[in-house]
Amino acid sequence: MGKGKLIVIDGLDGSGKQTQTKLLLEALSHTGQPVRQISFPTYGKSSALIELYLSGAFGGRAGDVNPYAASTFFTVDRVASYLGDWRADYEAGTLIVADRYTTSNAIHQAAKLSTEQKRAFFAWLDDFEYEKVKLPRPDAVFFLDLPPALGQELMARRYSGDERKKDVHERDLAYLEQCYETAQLAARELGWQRIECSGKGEIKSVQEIHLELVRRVKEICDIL
Ligand SMILES: Cc1cn([C@H]2C[C@H](O)[C@@H](COP(=O)(O)OP(=O)(O)O)O2)c(=O)[nH]c1=O
Repeated sequence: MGKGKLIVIDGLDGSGKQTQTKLLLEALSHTGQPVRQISFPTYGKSSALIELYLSGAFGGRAGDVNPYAASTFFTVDRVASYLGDWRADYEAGTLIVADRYTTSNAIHQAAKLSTEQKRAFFAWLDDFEYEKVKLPRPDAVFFLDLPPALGQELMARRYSGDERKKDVHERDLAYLEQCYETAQLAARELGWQRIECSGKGEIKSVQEIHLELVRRVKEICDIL
């Protein structure tokens, strides 16, 4: 049985991942190739610890929870989803598009560490999630590059200005700046493809970003 492909779309909160993943799925679904979307966290039974962490039950700031510990909450959720949901499709050859994946730990958890510690964390994360836990390794990772100040604009629209709806990551702009810097390092060192989502201080249009994403996906899969 041939294995499918796994494409990951990641980025900061408010970078438009959900919209872009949906549009990419639509474009891919016209090709006749079996495709499906997955999203993390799953917010199902396996995400109980994630929900406690994000709601502030373990501390009101992201940094209150050790990055290695917090990462494992998300890894467990991914394993449950892989084994219980999409492994069969992946192994049967389906093209899977993931809205966030292990890459989100590289952005949001490594952000809590110094630069040298980030590099050690990336190596640990790669070994833990792909080699030890044996989650599938992505064929490509696309990082939607939108500075947090601009991402905040999109988030404000999503939450209609209600700060209480934000989780412990989203409500801390200084932490999101750290995430952004960490994502730049990860993109460079882990071979992610950066998709510029803004230019001259303005967010690019949804369609412009979509077309760029499709162009890059075409380069790695010959189905579009
Ligand atoms: C999937 C994943 C997410 N995260 C973080 C990124 C986000 O700040 C947060 C919640 O994910 P998010 O996709 O923003 O969920 P929501 O649907 O509630 O907007 O979890 C990690 O730290 N590690 C992970 O592996």
